Amino acid sequence: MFYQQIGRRLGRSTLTDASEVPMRWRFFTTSHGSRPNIVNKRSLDILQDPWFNKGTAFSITERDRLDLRGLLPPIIMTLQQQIDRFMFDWKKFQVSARDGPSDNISLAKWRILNRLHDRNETMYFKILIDNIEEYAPIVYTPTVGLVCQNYSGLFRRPRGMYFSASDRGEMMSMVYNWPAEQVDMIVVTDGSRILGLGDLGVQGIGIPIGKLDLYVAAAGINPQRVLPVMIDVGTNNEKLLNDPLYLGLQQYRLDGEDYLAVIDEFMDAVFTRWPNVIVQFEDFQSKWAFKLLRRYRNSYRMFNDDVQGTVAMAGLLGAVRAQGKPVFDFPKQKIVVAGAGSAGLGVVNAARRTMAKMLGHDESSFESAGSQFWVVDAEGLITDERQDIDPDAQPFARKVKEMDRHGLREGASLVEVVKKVRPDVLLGLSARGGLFSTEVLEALKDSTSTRPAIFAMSNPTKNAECTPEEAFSTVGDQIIFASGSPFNNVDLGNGRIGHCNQGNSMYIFPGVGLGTLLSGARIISDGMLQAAAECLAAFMKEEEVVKGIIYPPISRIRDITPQVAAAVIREAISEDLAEGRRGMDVRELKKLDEDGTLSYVKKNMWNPIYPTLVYRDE
Ligand SMILES: NC(=O)C1=CN([C@@H]2O[C@H](COP(=O)(O)OP(=O)(O)OC[C@H]3O[C@@H](n4cnc5c(N)ncnc54)[C@H](O)[C@@H]3O)[C@@H](O)[C@H]2O)C=CC1
Ligand SMILES: CC(=O)C(=O)O
Ligand SMILES: [Mg+2]
Repeated sequence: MFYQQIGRRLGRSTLTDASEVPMRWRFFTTSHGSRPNIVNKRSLDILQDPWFNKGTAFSITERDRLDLRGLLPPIIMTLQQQIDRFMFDWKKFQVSARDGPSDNISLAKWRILNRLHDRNETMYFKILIDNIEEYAPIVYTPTVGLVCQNYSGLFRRPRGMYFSASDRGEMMSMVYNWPAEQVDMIVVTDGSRILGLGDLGVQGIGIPIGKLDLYVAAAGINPQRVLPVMIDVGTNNEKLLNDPLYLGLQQYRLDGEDYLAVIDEFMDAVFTRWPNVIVQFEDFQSKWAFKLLRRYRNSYRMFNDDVQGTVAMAGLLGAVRAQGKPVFDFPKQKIVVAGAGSAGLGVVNAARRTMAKMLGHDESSFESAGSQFWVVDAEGLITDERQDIDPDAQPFARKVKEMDRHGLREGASLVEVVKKVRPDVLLGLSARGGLFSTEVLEALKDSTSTRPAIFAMSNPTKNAECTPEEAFSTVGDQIIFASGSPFNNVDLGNGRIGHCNQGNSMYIFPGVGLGTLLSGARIISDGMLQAAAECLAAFMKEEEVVKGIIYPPISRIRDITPQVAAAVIREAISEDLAEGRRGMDVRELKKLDEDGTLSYVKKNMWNPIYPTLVYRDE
């Protein structure tokens, strides 16, 4: 009877036994209503076993029975939906591969690396470390952005944990589904602002995975002790809400107290299981980024490198030196910032603090430092006339009366601001590709600086405010240029090179994590982040800086990161935040001089070497 039904669906009336049933239907006939398989595995072991793995098709009861809750994206799919997802990705790849755009080459490279990551972590990280210049743009920006945009299609084997709005009340037990007894580093996102690509919902998991790859490659954090986390509170991205193949919760984002309750529960769960863990918040939309930082930073070991302005700070100091001035001239720099989201405001906050420190560290220094910044957002120059101003932008709103004297007003356009201010630095954290148009760059030619600096910091590549070619060809050969995603240097002719620096937080966060871990600091202070930024700035030699090289090449990331970590440790000690850790209590830590601190750091970095394995029958 059953085979006859299938026969009818296949348009044949004579199908009578199982041998005639095509494979895809046989699966259905044998599994439907039959006895369950006994498995002697649970948790990740089952996901890694191709015989038993069903991926996103595990039901909620199975996920609970087999300790799988949190190890998969929240959606439950049927086999057919899984096949549709696979086929969609397959066809898209086929079509694009024929057309040959470079995006697909980088995605294909990502797939190859990802499969290696799933098979053999030691080999994966050895390859990544030894070829970081070639592979960082694949596992990190820009390709990671493309990976997140296509994640529902690319997803194969899960990596990391997923906590969703439907897991409220369950997180404390779910966290024990993660197999590692010790976790040192968590990178968490809620997917609400992935690079400059906006709300990508659950697909944002690619970012914590990519950042943690750099923690291992640059800082030597043990890959068995890192945990990428996605907190899925829904998405406001209409395309994803209507996409039948999307892997996340198809509901609008939680907001207000409901949202905070989920994040609170997550923080409570992970710090209960791993009290010494460090949590890096990543790519949270500006609406929540500062609020969450303020909420947790005094009670948990956490930070948010996106909004604490460190990497740009290091570049700003480098730019002063490249202009041939002493670094203490930094408080005289006129800085126009395009973008008043958490990244832009994070930079102006950090830069203002640094200027104030150089000027004397008192309230009046802080006040006067504020007048070095002009912040422009989508509505133009921010002044005290702005209606409903974001409280975090308020301290940087220019006084309209003062602006009048410069011929500027509330909402003045970026080009007007650049024309009137004639800044030393034009910094873009707007997520708007091409924002530094020819007109804006032309205006920068009148900068009062002999070497104006252009920071096109938005990621990924297509979101950069301008390309280095545009900057050098319009403003002139003498400029300093940095971008968030990698670009090639520019050939200026006659053997001269226009250096394109990569100004990316990857030079900071791995060292902050490693330094915090090895110092056992209770919390992560502004001073520790400032120490990291100053260490990065000082890393560059005078002869490099005069050539316009203000950030190291990525090939040196594993040299610079231990130094950043050592600077973080020493600052944690000086602020009395260090509590030491197993094998190095705080008294011993305090006895180390600079070199001793650096060798302590290096000794504690994981290296990709195969360990000898021994089997023991318990
Ligand atoms: N290079 C690096 O290490 C880092 C780069 N970023 C990048 O910074 C960018 C911004 O991040 P968030 O602040 O979180 O984003 P956001 O979306 O919160 O802020 C964007 C800001 O740009 C402004 N904006 C939009 N259009 C504009 C226009 N036409 N003119 C002037 N301003 C305009 C918006 O009003 C808003 O203030 C992202 O692309 C991100 O990838 C973030 C952190 C580190
Ligand atoms: C680099 C980075 O963290 C960002 O673009 O958000
Ligand atoms: Mg980020």
